[in-house]
Amino acid sequence: MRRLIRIVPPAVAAWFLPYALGGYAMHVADVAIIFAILAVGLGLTMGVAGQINLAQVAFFGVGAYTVAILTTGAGLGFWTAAALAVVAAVVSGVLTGIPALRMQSHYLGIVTLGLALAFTNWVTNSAIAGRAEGISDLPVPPLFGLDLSSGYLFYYVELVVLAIALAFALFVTHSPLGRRLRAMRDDDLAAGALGAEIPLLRMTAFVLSGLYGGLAGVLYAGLIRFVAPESFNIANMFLLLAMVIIGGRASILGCVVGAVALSLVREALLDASGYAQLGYGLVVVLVVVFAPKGLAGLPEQLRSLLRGRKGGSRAQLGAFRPFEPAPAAAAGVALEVREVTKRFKGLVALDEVTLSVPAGQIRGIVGPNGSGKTTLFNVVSGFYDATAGSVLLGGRDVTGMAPYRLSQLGVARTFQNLRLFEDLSVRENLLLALDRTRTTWIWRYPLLPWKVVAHDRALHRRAAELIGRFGLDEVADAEPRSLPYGIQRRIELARAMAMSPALLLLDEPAAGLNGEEVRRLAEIVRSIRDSGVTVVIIEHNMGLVMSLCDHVTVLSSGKVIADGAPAEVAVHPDVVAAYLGDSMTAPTEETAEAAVEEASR
Ligand SMILES: Nc1ncnc2c1ncn2[C@@H]1O[C@H](COP(=O)(O)OP(=O)(O)OP(=O)(O)O)[C@@H](O)[C@H]1O
Repeated sequence: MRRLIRIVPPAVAAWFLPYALGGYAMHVADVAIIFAILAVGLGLTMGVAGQINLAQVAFFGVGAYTVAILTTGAGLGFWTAAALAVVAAVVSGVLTGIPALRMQSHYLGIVTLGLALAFTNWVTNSAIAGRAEGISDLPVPPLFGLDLSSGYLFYYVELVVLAIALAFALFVTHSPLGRRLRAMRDDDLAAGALGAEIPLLRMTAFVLSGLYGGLAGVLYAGLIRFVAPESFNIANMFLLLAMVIIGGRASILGCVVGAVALSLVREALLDASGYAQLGYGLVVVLVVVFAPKGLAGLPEQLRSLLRGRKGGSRAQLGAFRPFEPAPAAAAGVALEVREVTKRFKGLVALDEVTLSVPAGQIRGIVGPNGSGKTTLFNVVSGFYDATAGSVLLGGRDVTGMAPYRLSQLGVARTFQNLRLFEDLSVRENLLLALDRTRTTWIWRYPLLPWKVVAHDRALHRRAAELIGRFGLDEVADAEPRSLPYGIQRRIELARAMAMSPALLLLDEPAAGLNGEEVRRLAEIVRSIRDSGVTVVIIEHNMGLVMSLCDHVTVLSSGKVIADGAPAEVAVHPDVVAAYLGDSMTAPTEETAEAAVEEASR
């Protein structure tokens, strides 16, 4: 009902707008809608997926020029040419996306800017594109006998396309795909570790960009019926960027508002166009500094300012509800690391490390700072390629596999410096990890959207269950950054378990926790192990290691120096020697005995 109230008034206003406008104003509205569609495409790529794309104006041009060339040169009908134009723009999106597989941020910006310039250069110099004069006399699009040469009637065609484009963009943003795109934007490494296929997601972002650019190009060709290089130049790309940044790049509706607002400002400044670029630049800088989420983010910014004045979060963790124990003890070897060496230029971080973790065990990995523990996790979870040696999961060689492949094979991990997605709520962090579908599943978005909705509902039900189990009800809809450290650690653990892993790698899960929180952590990890998951844990808290782990491996300078039961390892002379001079507390016979006693209780 609330959604309807939000949608109906603007839709009715948009429908009746032509009755209030004169001929020229109607034309301005028609152009504003085209920019709105372009801005939505750019918002999806840059705002939602975080891919810097300065070639959107080129996709727009590919759409418009393809229609122009195919209708005037090849004699095709308008709508056939339009369909081919959208395909051509999507193909341009795919080609532009290829560099994004290798580079990101400003490098990607430079490459896409180069491609956009190459496009304008090409149309300016190519005979088929009419050189600098462009192509004129495009046919009027035929539509059930309506006269679409009238800006008034064409407005309704545009409005329908905008409504569909907007609905699809909102659907994508609020679906599992949108969550993955946003997670990739926030932290592509952590998203990869949760199973997001980063290369495919980056490509998807550029395909969407091409699609929206192509649609806008077709409408432009139908409206103006004339194409020339200056409509697709870099000045227009910057205008488009300003629309998205001012409106709010991560908000699709914000992009539409930004596009409409700047289209109007552009008209108002037509006589002072020399200063207009300067004005846009200034406003963009102000927005980036004072309202990084643009106009769309202002209400939230004000709310959080008020909340900030009232004091920080006092959220409390609820009790953890243990997992159902596995019916039978796990068998076989869960993880085998065979003679793994990892070199960073001259530094040998791992030196022929060999270890074998039986299924259903809690294995501790300890060692002084810099001994290679995290590097070992990074190799096992696919973040680093081993220089030599191999890694086997349940007997299968997985050496060199990408993190998302390993995640699909049942490896989940947490990070030493928490890597929660800060712009996603706690619930969304869990939903992301619960979604085990492959990215190739996305063909369902345009073809079977109701299946996507049903899938998302099922994910929400499972997320609610997990939130309850980990005692996160009170913080479920908060952003992780607003929460105390202890809660964030619990969320990361819940997120890792949302992946239903077979092997869980915990990198210093007790760092920053107080005594009571460490005790609760031990309880949770034991329950995880009892549910049939193999756990490997890097930890500096020796009390926890001794009481929790079934078996401990000690690393020093990248080598395994001891491997055995906690009490044996603690008194191993090499271990004692390795810890001498290290800032952390070495295990002692007393801590070992006390811990073994506690474990047996
Ligand atoms: N990406 C990298 N590039 C260069 N050197 C690295 C890289 N990652 C780790 N190292 C080096 O490898 C060695 C092992 O580091 P690692 O982080 O694995 O140790 P650690 O045992 O986890 O230490 P800590 O207990 O402090 O977390 C260190 O000397 C570190 O500087």
